[in-house]
Amino acid sequence: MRSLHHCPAPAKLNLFLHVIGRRADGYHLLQSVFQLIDRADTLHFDLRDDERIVRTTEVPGVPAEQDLIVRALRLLQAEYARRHGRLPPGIDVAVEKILPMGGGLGGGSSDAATALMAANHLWRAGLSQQELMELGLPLGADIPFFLFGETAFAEGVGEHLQAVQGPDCWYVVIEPGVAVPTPAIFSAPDLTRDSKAVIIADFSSSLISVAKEAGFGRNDLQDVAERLFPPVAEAVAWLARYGDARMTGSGACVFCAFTSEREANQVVAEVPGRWRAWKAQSLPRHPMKSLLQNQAVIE
Ligand SMILES: C[C@@](CO)(OP(=O)(O)O)[C@H](O)COP(=O)(O)OP(=O)(O)OC[C@H]1O[C@@H](n2ccc(N)nc2=O)[C@H](O)[C@@H]1O
Ligand SMILES: Nc1ncnc2c1ncn2[C@@H]1O[C@H](COP(=O)(O)OP(=O)(O)O)[C@@H](O)[C@H]1O
Repeated sequence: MRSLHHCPAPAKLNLFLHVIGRRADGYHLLQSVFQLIDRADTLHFDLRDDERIVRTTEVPGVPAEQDLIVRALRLLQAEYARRHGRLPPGIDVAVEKILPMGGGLGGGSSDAATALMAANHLWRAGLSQQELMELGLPLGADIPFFLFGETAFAEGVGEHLQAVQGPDCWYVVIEPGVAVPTPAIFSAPDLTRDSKAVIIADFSSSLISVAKEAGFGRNDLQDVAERLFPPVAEAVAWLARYGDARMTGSGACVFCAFTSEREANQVVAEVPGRWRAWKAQSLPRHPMKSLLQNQAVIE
């Protein structure tokens, strides 16, 4: 088996995101529910005859050497070499990107997680899910979640994950047209850093009945993002006419949940032309898991 084509790297939404403290190294301690949705980048992998990791497509603004996909594959290649005493073959990777960067949708982290799952399979490297999560964490706090691959209550900086039942619904997502750099949000002096820690029982019932009702909690990063990036505030204000509109992650994207696809379609049709907007359905499980199990992506 030399190729895995059409591998999805789905986006995530943070249904809520609370900042409850800070680690000694300055990283912020979070509590969040991560939800996968069915809007995705698409990756293609082909084994090479040499040992190089080569990105074969351009990603505007992201040189190949900095791409989380390339960095993740090199980490796994080195780990393989440590375990087996030789390097596995190199990989050509092609990326079709549709997820906006600096969107809070975790696109780069999801690309990296899909690459780790695909390469672990192609190389028969044999790392467990937990081992892949530990390998990916230093590259990005969202990577462990994508490898975990189920709706999750996340704690720490995102590395402590517990599966929860997410809502079965449709989301309308607005891209406000700005890229929000995560460091700018976390370094803001006025960021809320002392939200009270919650326990799962506090929010599980409101998640199950979410739909158009107000969801649980809030996004503590939103006030700062709205202040620094006014288009975020405008998109939240517009979408809030239809329900509980929130920002995901450190922004910039804004979302609102709906019970039916029809409602979501209606709202997307009304979004002002200055913003890109789309609907997406909640995904209970990462699509790579069943694809790899059924070997449906193998060509
Ligand atoms: C906020 C979240 C929520 O899902 O997502 P995104 O908006 O990126 O999707 C993540 O925790 C984003 O984590 P991660 O993707 O690792 O953040 P990076 O861009 O590497 O972090 C940039 C900088 O933000 C600060 N940072 C980041 C995460 C965190 N929990 N505390 C922090 O203080 C650190 O100073 C770090 O150097
Ligand atoms: N494959 C990749 N796709 C997107 N961004 C990447 C990738 N590799 C590295 N990056 C870097 O990560 C940054 C954050 O991108 P992304 O994960 O898409 O947004 P967010 O963390 O806001 O959800 C980008 O601005 C880019 O510099």
